Amino acid sequence: MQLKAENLSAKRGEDLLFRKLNFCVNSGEALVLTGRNGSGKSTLLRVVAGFIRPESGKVTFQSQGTESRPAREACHYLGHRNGMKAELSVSENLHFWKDFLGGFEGGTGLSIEEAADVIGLSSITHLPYGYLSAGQQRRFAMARLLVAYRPVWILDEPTAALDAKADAMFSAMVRNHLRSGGMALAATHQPLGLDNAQQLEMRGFEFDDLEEMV
Ligand SMILES: Nc1ncnc2c1ncn2[C@@H]1O[C@H](COP(=O)(O)OP(=O)(O)OP(=O)(O)O)[C@@H](O)[C@H]1O
Repeated sequence: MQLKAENLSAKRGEDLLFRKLNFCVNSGEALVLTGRNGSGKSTLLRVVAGFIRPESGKVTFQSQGTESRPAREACHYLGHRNGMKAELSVSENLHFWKDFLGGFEGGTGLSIEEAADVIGLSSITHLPYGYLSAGQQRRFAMARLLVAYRPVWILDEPTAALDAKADAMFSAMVRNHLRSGGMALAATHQPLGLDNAQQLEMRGFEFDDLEEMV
């Protein structure tokens, strides 16, 4: 399996935030985006996930023996927001995502109970999501990655506001995903503890000014 970005440029407002990016992530690999606040990490992740149309270029996903397709079809996106309804129970939220996302070739999703067990919160899936602490809510947003299989995990500051134990739990989850052939693209200021991750430094709008000055 391979995720490939070719000649990728994107605008925010009137200006290009990055241009002509090329990168390739293979099965079992992670790409970590670095760069100061506002440098374009979230924007790039949202382009890969299909939420923002690129100005040029494309991102494709290919698995062995199949046609390449838009990368967004192969992605899970865990952004700053948790994507859960406060009024529904945890279990209802996760069932919604499992049914909505459906399957994807090459893997199977866990049951709600199994996923809740992985994140260490199997005893509270009956509670309304809105009752949970911020850290518990974030953990269940992570469980969403497990209930439906997608080979590519797009992670935008996934562990912000988590305690050290939850941090370690999530790193283990990502390492396990990579070991079983998945891929991850992550923007994070806290290291995820991934060995041999590729790094891509985003430079933001100011990089254009610098280029023009030299
Ligand atoms: N709709 C918009 N119109 C104009 N500029 C925007 C818009 N959305 C974002 N920006 C700008 O694009 C730049 C990149 O934002 P982005 O969220 O991708 O950065 P980031 O590297 O993820 O930052 P952080 O580390 O703070 O999360 C920022 O300067 C932001 O102000």
